[in-house]
Amino acid sequence: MSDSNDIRAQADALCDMPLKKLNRIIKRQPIDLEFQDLVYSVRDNNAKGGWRQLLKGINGKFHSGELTAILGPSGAGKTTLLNILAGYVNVGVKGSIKINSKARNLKTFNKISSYIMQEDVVQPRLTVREALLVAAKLKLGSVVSAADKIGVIDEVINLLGLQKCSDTMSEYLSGGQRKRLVVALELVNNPPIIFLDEPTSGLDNYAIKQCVDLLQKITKMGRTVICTIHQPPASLFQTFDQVYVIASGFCVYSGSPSNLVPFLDNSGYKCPPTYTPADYVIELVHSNPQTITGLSSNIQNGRGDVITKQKYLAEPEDFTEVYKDTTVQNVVFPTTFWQQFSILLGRMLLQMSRNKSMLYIQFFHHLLSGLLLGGIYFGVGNDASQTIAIFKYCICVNVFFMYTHVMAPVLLFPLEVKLLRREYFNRWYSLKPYYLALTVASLPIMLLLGCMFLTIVYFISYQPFEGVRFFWFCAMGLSVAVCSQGLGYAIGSMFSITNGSIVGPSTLAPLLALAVYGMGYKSSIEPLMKALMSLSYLRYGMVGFCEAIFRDREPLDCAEDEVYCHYRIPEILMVDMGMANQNFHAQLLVILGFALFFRVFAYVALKYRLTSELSSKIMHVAYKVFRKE
Ligand SMILES: Nc1ncnc2c1ncn2[C@@H]1O[C@H](COP(=O)(O)OP(=O)(O)OP(=O)(O)O)[C@@H](O)[C@H]1O
Repeated sequence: MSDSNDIRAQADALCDMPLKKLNRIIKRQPIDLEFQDLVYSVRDNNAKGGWRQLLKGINGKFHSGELTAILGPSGAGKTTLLNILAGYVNVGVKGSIKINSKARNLKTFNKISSYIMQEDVVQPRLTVREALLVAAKLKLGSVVSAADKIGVIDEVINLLGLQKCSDTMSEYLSGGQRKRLVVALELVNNPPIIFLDEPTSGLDNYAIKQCVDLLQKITKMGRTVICTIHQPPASLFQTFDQVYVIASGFCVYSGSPSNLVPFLDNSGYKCPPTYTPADYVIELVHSNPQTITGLSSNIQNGRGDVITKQKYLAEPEDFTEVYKDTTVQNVVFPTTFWQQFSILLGRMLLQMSRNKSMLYIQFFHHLLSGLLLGGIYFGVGNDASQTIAIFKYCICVNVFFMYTHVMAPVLLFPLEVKLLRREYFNRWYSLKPYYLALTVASLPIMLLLGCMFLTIVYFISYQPFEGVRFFWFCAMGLSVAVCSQGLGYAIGSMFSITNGSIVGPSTLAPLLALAVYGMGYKSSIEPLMKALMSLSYLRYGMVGFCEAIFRDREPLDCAEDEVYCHYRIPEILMVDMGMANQNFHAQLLVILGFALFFRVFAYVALKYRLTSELSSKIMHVAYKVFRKE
């Protein structure tokens, strides 16, 4: 209730507010977007020829200074069309897309357009103002002074009616506020063309009106705003400048909202007075698919606009002007690699420090696990009758680092990928500095808590008071942690949380089995198994921990009443466990090699996941290769 009052109050304030131009923001050229004979096909084994056309030769023109709504029944192809127009999907697309009558140059277009996807995820532990500041730093670069960046943020906050929640953490924003924040984040660099996929989904009618009013305001500053919308409320339908209706991949109407009813009338379909035109056309094409062909041919599949008024605020200029814009000209990103790295690292560390529950959970997990493990193996360190127990203790320490650091990114990273997708596609930063910042940001907590755990288990279990031995024991533990985290990121980059939570443990189980395979069988391990074992980084961890604890040890203490202490000399155990003559430093180096491999693999997987063009291209090539075979 209070939330809806809040929305209402903000909306009233917004209506009273004079329309502000984003005066401090770099001026951009107006953009007209035109597409002709757009066909998009996807692989479908059930379809004729093995391909299914999702868009069937559609045409259209969206103007600057106009708010265009793409309407249609569910599954009509609205998101598909928006993905293609925004440049998010390119492979499998035929036809032409023009910007101000010139063929679209995707690289330049990506720099000047913004795509707000349906998932309106935001950085949870930043206030609205902080989130905007990060966006401004990344998107405006050092060309714009710090004072002007603050000015831009204030203007955007006012424009989008976010004043009252400007100091609220993003995770506590209402659905409508979150959507406005996502729009605000993309507005800071004043993109001349903005795509929004279902910006009104999940909002009540009042919030939808507020959202559409906002889009109108943005549009009237000369931008081209194109959004998909499921079924606009009757009161809002007329507020769009242009509606573009698609059904089953065909365009069945393109033009001003007021002309939809006469168009349907002329095509032989009378809109009953009890219906809104949008509801009627959607129901018509849904209930009677034959109408699609007739309507589509009457509108020439989008070629014949039915527009009564054309009210551009600014005449679109030649697209070559856009290249003269200093922020676009030959600049890949407005900020350098290291600027991006430091801004992103700062954002990650700030959010981590605010995630108190996560910090407490991690702290107590390490503390309690250390006390438990230390307690189980209390005082075994120099006891010759407990050499096997010390060996099991090494396995436990290895397993602790493996599970702790693999499973956390497997479960958490997929959420981060959703956030990353929008920012990366809208060219806030490149993936390399992001990935480096991600790696560096996780290190302090990992190293600190890892050392705490290792100290507890080392000393409670009475391992030798030798600085060098303790150092190598810690080095091995932290290396296994870094390596496991890399594996976790690799899995988290490739799979959703659901799939990752299955893939993670199913990857770890064989790795663990291979790590301990053959222990107690001396040299009787088959060559194939030896080769497989060499693929398990945990095996190197196992050997490394045993080496750190057992190598160059004085004979262990044997109880006076003990007649024979078989493993008094730990090297005998190492021989029995198939770990004789191993080099500790070699184990450490191999683990670090695995860590590097997993990190690079995770980076490539992430790039593949984020770049739909790259993934589609690979799928296309793979399909062609297999088809030939
Ligand atoms: N990559 C793909 N492979 C196969 N089919 C796809 C692919 N992408 C989309 N489709 C199919 O294309 C059709 C159009 O999908 P799209 O998401 O564009 O619909 P939409 O109009 O946005 O629907 P909604 O309003 O429900 O979001 C759907 O039937 C969908 O299943």
